[in-house]
Amino acid sequence: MTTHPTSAAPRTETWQQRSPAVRLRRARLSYGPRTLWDGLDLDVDPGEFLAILGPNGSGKTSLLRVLLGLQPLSAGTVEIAGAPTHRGNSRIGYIPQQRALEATLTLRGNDLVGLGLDGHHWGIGLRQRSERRHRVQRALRAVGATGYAKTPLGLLSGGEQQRLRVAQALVGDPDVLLCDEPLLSLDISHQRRVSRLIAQQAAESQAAVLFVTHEINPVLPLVDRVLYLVDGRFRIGTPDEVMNSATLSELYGTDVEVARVGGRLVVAGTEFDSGHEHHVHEGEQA
Ligand SMILES: Nc1ncnc2c1ncn2[C@@H]1O[C@H](COP(=O)(O)OP(=O)(O)OP(=O)(O)O)[C@@H](O)[C@H]1O
Repeated sequence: MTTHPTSAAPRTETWQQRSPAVRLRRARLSYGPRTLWDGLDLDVDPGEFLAILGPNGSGKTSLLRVLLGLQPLSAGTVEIAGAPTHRGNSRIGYIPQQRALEATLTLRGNDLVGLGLDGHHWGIGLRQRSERRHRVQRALRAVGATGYAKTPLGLLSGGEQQRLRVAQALVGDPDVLLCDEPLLSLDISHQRRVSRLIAQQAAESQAAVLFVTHEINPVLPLVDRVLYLVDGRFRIGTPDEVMNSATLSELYGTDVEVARVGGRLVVAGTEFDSGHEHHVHEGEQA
């Protein structure tokens, strides 16, 4: 291991100077004969917001599972903050795809959020316990969940549960934030609140955000680059470079029209089902 002359500098400064937050090289993922993606070279910098788009089954969630160390690559390498990734990586905050929690679940919100700190090294002294409590409270406040933090999770609505998952992902101050359609089931005001929180985490803590979504418009102003996966092919670039008729037509292998309407993207192509369109939702504000 290299020794650094500025050993007093925070740990994060050291790796951020050296490495991207996420690095994939010649990455391939196949399940049996089916290859989801191949030759994927991707660096995501600290503080960068990357949207991951693509139709159902194109391998977006699988990519997050690779980064989480839950799914080995078929070829190539993956690093998080300059080191090979592994299960239970405390540098990663993860907001999973929305699933309703068991109606009988008696765990409470503040316990769920506290679990987000369990991969971290906490002492058992009073001061550490109080710091831990303070962090959990702060995360609950940030998502507006203080009022129901002591209610059993099984009694909460899908949107309330989702806000707690966001707090759980943020509480450990992660270097990489993996978000799998985190806005589903949230109303417009909480979509905005959660998007803002995620962007804030990227800006203040220099966390890299990888944000899987079918709906780019709610996050379009926050997005630095897009990774668009379709049927084994992909494109990486700024929203303007990727989200245009020529690029998406080539990627889908069929005519796709992309238009900007009032600052939002509308994507229309004959092969799309509704899940693949970046719809303009009524009542959504810019
Ligand atoms: N462990 C596995 N073994 C075999 N096939 C798998 C496995 N995990 C996922 N798949 C398949 O790989 C494909 C990609 O799945 P993935 O969940 O990554 O897609 P996605 O792009 O996130 O889709 P969606 O938009 O529907 O969430 C799917 O066809 C899925 O059935």
